[in-house]
Amino acid sequence: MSKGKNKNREPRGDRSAKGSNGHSARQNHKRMEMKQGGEGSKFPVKLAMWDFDHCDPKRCSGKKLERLGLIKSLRVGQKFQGIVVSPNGNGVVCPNDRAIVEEQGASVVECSWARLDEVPFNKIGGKHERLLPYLVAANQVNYGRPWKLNCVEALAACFAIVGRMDWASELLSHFSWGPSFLELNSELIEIYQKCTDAQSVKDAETAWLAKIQQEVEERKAQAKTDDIWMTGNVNRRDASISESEDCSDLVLSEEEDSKTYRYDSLGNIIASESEEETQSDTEEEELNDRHADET
Ligand SMILES: C[S@@+](CC[C@H](N)C(=O)[O-])C[C@H]1O[C@@H](n2cnc3c(N)ncnc32)[C@H](O)[C@@H]1O
Repeated sequence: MSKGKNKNREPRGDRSAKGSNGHSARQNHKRMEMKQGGEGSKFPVKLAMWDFDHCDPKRCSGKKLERLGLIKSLRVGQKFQGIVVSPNGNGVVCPNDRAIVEEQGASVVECSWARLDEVPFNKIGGKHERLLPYLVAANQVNYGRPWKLNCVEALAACFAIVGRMDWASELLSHFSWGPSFLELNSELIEIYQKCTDAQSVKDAETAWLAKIQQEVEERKAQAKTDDIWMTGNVNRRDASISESEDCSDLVLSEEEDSKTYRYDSLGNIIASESEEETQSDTEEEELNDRHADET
């Protein structure tokens, strides 16, 4: 039986459960789905993608969304009214995009990152093409990599930034690693959600990048300090002690430890005058001994 013939039939269940518009609850639910996610969509808002078949269908998140009936494929030449999350975007997704997302949905470009130059960006897209700000991938292929998200992460990121965490979570729930995307980026997502326009998201991104850069510098400096504590101060090490010797040999005597040293510009210890005298006395004695041996 065709869909059309079935269109105005009441469901077999409770015929008395009709809404104020005279349709059954089930019919009204179906009408809401069609209004929001588009015909046949199982998602509350329209999801779409241009699929260039670059990826392994088993690993491709866009294809999986399609198999689940959550996303619609668009042809080259077709434009999309909602937010187009795209490497070709100008400006980033921001909370001010919420109304567009809620009314028109979101789309992505399913292609390989390595083959972006083959994508005819002039024949796809729409009025609201956007980049995503700094976020880190949690998928198994690119785990930990910033910016290069897969399609489901990109859509979820768009929903999360505009404050639709419910849609972000729902979409990601179809992937075993999915929920970890929101966990991994939770702090940053909260920061972006507090922004307004694209510029404020860019500013938040810049501040975040400066913060993580500073943390990297601090960790490097800390690692250097830890290294010195681990190996001991090389300037104080007795040159006669080899690397392979037991660490307990590096413990300095109290007398040695209380000495103050002077260093040259290369960090070598400069022998004190008394030490120089002792050294030359020893050299003289050695020479005398050798002379005595020879004679
Ligand atoms: C290049 S495809 C790779 C898809 C991958 N093969 C998969 O399994 O989903 C990822 C798409 O997500 C969107 N996307 C991901 N990260 C993005 C970012 N930082 N800015 C803009 N769009 C992004 C774009 O639509 C992009 O084309």
